[in-house]
Order: sequence, then C-alpha cells, then structure tokens
Amino acid sequence: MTPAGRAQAAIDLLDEIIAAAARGGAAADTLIARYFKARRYAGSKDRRAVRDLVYRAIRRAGEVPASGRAALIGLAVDDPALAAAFDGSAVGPAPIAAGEAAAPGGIAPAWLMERLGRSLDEAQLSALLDRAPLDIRVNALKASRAEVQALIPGAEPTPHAAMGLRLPEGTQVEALPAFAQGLFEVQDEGSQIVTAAADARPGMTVVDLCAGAGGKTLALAAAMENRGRLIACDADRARLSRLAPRAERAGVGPVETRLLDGGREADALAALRDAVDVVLVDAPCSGTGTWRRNPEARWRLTPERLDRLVALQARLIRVAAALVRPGGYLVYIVCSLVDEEGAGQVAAFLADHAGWSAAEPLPVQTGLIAGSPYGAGLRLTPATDGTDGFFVARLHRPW
Ligand SMILES: C[S@@+](CC[C@H](N)C(=O)[O-])C[C@H]1O[C@@H](n2cnc3c(N)ncnc32)[C@H](O)[C@@H]1O
Repeated sequence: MTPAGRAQAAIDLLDEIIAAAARGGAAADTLIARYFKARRYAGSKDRRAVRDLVYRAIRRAGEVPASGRAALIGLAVDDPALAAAFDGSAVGPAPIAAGEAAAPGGIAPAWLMERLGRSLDEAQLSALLDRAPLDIRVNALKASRAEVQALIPGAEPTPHAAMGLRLPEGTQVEALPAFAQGLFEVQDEGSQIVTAAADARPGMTVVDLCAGAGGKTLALAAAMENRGRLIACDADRARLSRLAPRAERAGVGPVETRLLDGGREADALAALRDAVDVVLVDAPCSGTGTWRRNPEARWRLTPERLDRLVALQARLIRVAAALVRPGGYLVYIVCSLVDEEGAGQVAAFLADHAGWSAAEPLPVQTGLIAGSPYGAGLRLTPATDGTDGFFVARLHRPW
C-alpha cells in the first residue's frame, strides 16, 4: 500500500469506529481485525502502519470526531508526511482544503473531563491514554514466576503483583508454547492487584459475581490452590462460555458457572444467601481506567449510559452483600476512575448497611505496595502505578 492508500484505509476504519461508538457496536480492535480479514492483500507492515494511524487519531481526539477524515486531518496537522498522503490519487484521500476542519485534540469529552477532573490532575488525565504495557499473570497452579520468566525472552517481573511479568511490546503471546500449556494468562498488573485484594484462600467459598470470561476467576482459583468452591456468574452467555476452555488450559479445577438473568440475580443465587466467604463484584462500568487499551471507549460513553451503569452497580453490590456470610467480605472493583462508580458507590453502600466496614488498607493486607488510599478503598492509576485505572474496596460484614 502507498502512504496515500494507508491514509485512506485509516479514514475508512475511523468512520467505522465512530459509527460503532454511536450505536454501541464492536470495539476498534475487532473492527480493525475484520477490515484486514477482508483485505488479505494488505501485508503485515501495512496493517501495522494503518493500525498505528488509527490508534494515534483515536488517542488524539477527546470528543467524537465529525468524521474519520476530520480525525486524520487532526493528526496530519503535526505530521507533514501524513498531510502529504492526502494526495488526491486514485487510492488516497482528496487533498486537504484550505481551512478544512480538523477534529479538535483533547483527552475526553468535556462532560467526562469535568467528572474525572474532580480528582485527577492534568498529568493523571493524560496518562489515561498512555500505551499500556503487555502484562501476564503466571499461573501458580502450574509454574513459578521464575520458571515462566526463563521461558519468555525479555520478560521482567512487574513492580507490584507477586505473579506478574511484563513482556516486550509486540510479543505474540498466544503463539508461545507456555501459553498453550496454561502457564500464564494475559492480565494487566492492576487487575492482578485488585483480585489479590480478595485474599481468596484454599477451602473458601468464593463467588465471582461479574466473572465475564473469567480473567479474575482464574486468578482466584490459583489463589485458592484449586481447593474450595468457586462460583462464576455473569449475565452474558457468550462471555461466560469462554471461561471453561480457559479454565481447562489453566488446570483450574471445577468452577461452577451461573448464567444470571439481569434483574433476577438474587433469585438465582438464593441458595448461597449468607453463605459465601468472599464475593467479588467486578462491576460493569464505564471503563475509564482502561482507555490505554480501548481509547475509543471514551467516544461511547454518554451521561445517560453512565447513569445506567451507576444504577446497575448499586443493585449488584446489594445482591452481592446478601450472599456474604457474617464475618465475610465483599470486594468491589471497577476499572473506572469516575467517583460515582467507585468511592461514591461504596460510600452509599456503607451508609445504608449498618455494621459493615471498610477492611484494613489493602496494601497492608495483601502485601502489595501499590495504589493510594481513596474513599473507603484504594485507587490505582496509570500515572501513579503504571497500571490500568481501578478502584477497589474490601468490605467486611459484621459477625
Ligand atoms: C468488568 S466486566 C467483568 C470482567 C471480568 N471479571 C474479568 O476479570 O475479565 C463486568 C461484567 O459484568 C457483567 N454483567 C453485566 N450485568 C450483569 C448482571 N446483572 N449480573 C452479573 N453480571 C453482569 C458483564 O457481562 C461483564 O462481563
């Protein structure tokens, strides 16, 4: 592909990504993969170059751009080589007209900047869009961290998580024999840390209420050394169905799965009422802490969608609380740095649940020195901790 052809491909993809953001369609990564599946003629260098253009344009534009062309023109303002690719050739975009609008640069839509800016400074806000490192969690059921480190060239221990390794950018993890052998899972260090806050132990009964495809379930199983009862729930059948093959590869013993009906979760879990040692609520959230991986997610969020998520989180934390046994724990996690979803949600819960309390500060409890105390919990941010952004609280039910 010529530079002009690459620019046109990036514009086409950005148009698709903008449209998908408006209607809640597929993520940018999925759209890019689909685009190239249908264009096998594009070589790996072209794919990398187009992908890079697309992600640079997404990262640069805080507000949803008017079009893919406007988004790419925004990037071309500081990139003369890219501006030259608007050459009007048969495969390329038309030349940039004098005064033609470029998408404005920024970190996030104004309404969201206002919410996030209440507790994050400029540097912390812009770090939300850094490029994320490639982290894995070594599967303690099968190997030690040192053993897996020796198998992967360039792997280094992550700064905080006990089983974390950071791999060189571009490592094709799924092609590594150690992956097929279940010796590790791809998992951001922050996600490893907040799961460790559950302090799941062998023999416990643990519920992962919003398990998705099981990223945290597998870490819980490893911490439990495959002993005890682990119940993974989710309301999304497709996500939950991806857990079984992952569990098998990881050598994780039986995990019970429960497909929940949104709104009727408590009925499906009635048999577990007051009976669970630890309930993990990795709540559905706006994902503002994961923009490093999905920067287009900030184009998807609206105030109405955020309100709906906050209401769902408030409901799920209460469904979870009913399952916790006296003296047990509820661990509430969001990969968001919006207060209403994290610290605010937990403060509201504590205000109407007499006797419940925020447990010991997490780093002391888990031995992990990461994050900063925030509200009744702990917060991790890309700027301070080099992880995705998370809020986690560990709540104790009275005896
Ligand atoms: C942050 S994601 C979970 C990610 C997962 N724990 C992991 O570590 O990979 C939130 C999950 O909540 C699920 N969810 C949404 N509504 C739910 C409900 N009413 N009950 C249970 N899970 C729900 C979503 O399907 C989604 O998988």
